[in-house]
Amino acid sequence: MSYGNHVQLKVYKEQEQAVVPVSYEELEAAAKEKLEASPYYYVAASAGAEVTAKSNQEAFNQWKIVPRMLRDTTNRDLSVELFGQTLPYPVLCAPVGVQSIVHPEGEIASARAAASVGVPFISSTASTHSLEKVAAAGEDGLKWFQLYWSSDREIAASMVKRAENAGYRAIVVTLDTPMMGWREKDIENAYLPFLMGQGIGNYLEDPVFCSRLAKPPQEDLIGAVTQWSQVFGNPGLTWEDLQFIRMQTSLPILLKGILHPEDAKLAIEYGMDGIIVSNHGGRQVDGAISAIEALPEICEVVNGEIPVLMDSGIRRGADIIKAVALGAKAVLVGRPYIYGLALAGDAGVKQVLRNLIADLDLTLALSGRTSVRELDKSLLRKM
Ligand SMILES: Cc1cc2nc3c(=O)[nH]c(=O)nc-3n(C[C@H](O)[C@H](O)[C@H](O)COP(=O)(O)O)c2cc1C
Ligand SMILES: O=C(O)C(=O)c1ccccc1
Repeated sequence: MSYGNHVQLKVYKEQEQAVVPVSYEELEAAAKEKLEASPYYYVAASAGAEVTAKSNQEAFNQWKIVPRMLRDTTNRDLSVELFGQTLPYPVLCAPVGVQSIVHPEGEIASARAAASVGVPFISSTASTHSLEKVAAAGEDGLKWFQLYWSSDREIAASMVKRAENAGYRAIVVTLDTPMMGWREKDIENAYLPFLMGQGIGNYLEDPVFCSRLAKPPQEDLIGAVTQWSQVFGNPGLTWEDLQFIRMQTSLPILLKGILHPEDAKLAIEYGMDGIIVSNHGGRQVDGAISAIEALPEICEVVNGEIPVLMDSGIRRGADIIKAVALGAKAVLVGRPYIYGLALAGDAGVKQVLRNLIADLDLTLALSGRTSVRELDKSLLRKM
């Protein structure tokens, strides 16, 4: 029996204990059914008319896979090298804050599930649980830390130091969210999780953040939340400021939220180690270019100098194949694993990730390829 059939059998077997739907659309519908409206829409909705969010998925359809035949795909290798580490698959869990709004265990469950599948977990600054607890839950799995660069740079420095001490292996600096985008559903629902003290747990355990408070958070949560809202974002940042973060750590630094090729060039110029092409899942600038449309031009200017990753709209194996063929080293997944978490905690996250990886593996083989490293534009036609 070929390896392909073996993968299929395993997936079919797992369905006997299915805890989440297999299709992304049904997964989202099931999460909608289960969650209260406000947290559901906080996750699912995007900025403005959601044109960018929709095009993140639709733009993948402009690219068609043209499979090759008779190429012995018995043995396949999905692994990729990044910053001296081998990832078993070109897939990471995107940083997602406030995960306790969908499940009490939040990031703890997600990090545990990701580690068990071999998928690196990127922990958000805005996590419900402290970055130390998330790191412990992720056990020996690979972890990166995502930094929201506070307007108080000593807080940013403290977060980076804590992450380094807790065993995170890279810092992802998110650039596209110095403030929240125009998210109509959240405005209608008057819902911002962190304003209710949800999701600032990681800040509340930061010694520098706490030193800025007049009273300890246990005595004055409102005061802590007010302070958080003042320091969360920093619209004043410029390229020159990146030097400050560089001086805090020897870990690789990636910039997340790059969409313009000129910014990709600047990232290299300013000594960054990687970039993540992303429009934040359409949650920030409605009308922005979709991530998969932005990717080829960016990979062209980067020309292999630093790794380019991408996120926003990855839903199935074929999406990953297309992103990698267009030059991404790996992709990040956001909402799919959050819906898995909402429905079934760590078991849900695990199943969503395993399904995605099995789909990737089968689609690779059926396209006539044996390694994600051999994927290039020759696999695709633009229609
Ligand atoms: C509920 C939610 C919270 C998010 N929180 C963060 C965050 O704290 N930091 C960050 O860099 N990106 C955050 N993102 C963006 C994701 O990292 C990622 O860019 C996006 O979800 C990818 O798109 P996808 O959901 O279509 O896969 C968040 C996304 C969602 C849906
Ligand atoms: O909602 C988001 O997209 C996001 O990035 C975020 C920012 C701060 C706290 C929680 C999530």
